[in-house]
Amino acid sequence: MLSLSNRGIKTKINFHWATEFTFYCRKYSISGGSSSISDEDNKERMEIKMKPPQIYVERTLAIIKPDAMNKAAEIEDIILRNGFTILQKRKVHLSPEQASDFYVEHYGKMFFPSLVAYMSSSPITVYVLAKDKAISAWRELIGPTNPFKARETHPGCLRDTYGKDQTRNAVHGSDSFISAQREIRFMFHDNVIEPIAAGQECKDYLSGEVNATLLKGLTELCKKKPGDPVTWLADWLIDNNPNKPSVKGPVVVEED
Ligand SMILES: Nc1ncnc2c1ncn2[C@@H]1O[C@H](COP(=O)(O)OP(=O)(O)OP(=O)(O)O)[C@@H](O)[C@H]1O
Repeated sequence: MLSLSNRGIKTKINFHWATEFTFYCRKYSISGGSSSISDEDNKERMEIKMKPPQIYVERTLAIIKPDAMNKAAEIEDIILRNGFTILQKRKVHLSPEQASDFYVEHYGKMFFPSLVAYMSSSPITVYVLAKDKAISAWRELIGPTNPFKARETHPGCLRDTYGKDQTRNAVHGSDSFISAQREIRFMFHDNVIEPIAAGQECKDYLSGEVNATLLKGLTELCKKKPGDPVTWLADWLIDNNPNKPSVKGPVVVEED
């Protein structure tokens, strides 16, 4: 009798830019018996399941509220230093109706009228920010709703630094993926989220045309660790572009 026991070993290799691929390898120990291992066993033994690589980009809506507009440049600097990309930016002055619609989930609460009055009192700046796990990362950076509480529990967060009170708390951040979608559409009517964030067509295009080359480039980048990784990778991609013409050398222009 031949008995196989298996132990699942999961090795995760994380690449920069939130690109990851996961190998599941199975390790077998063979005990007793002398019969030969069947093809089926062999196949199972050699099995390597590989998840296709994925690139995650999450977006969130950020607002610099009226009380912090005089610190907008400073806050924008903090946004960038924390690794967010600013995809879109607008300065808007909400009407009371627009402010009510934006905060409709709080309709009926005691603070609703003062919130609406405050948010429509003067211009605000709205941003679409992108980053891996952008929604939670931005919420973490802004801190709790109440700046006084923020001061105690999250010292140094944006609401601690720039907030004045529970209503005038300097900044806003979407609290979930659904809210982010709604709020981005609310502030940027031309924003198309689906094909970029989650469209199957986009995933197929990336896995068919881009990922294999990009992953090879990232692997080389990790080996070489150049001082300017972005320029190095750009040059590598140009040199290793599978679509580049095979005819090299200067272009000959035929004269009439
Ligand atoms: N108890 C309160 N008193 C006064 N204003 C409040 C109170 N609670 C919330 N607010 C105001 O309403 C906004 C929305 O409240 P919410 O509970 O959604 O907090 P939040 O998600 O931390 O803030 P935001 O939605 O602005 O990011 C707060 O940012 C604040 O300006």
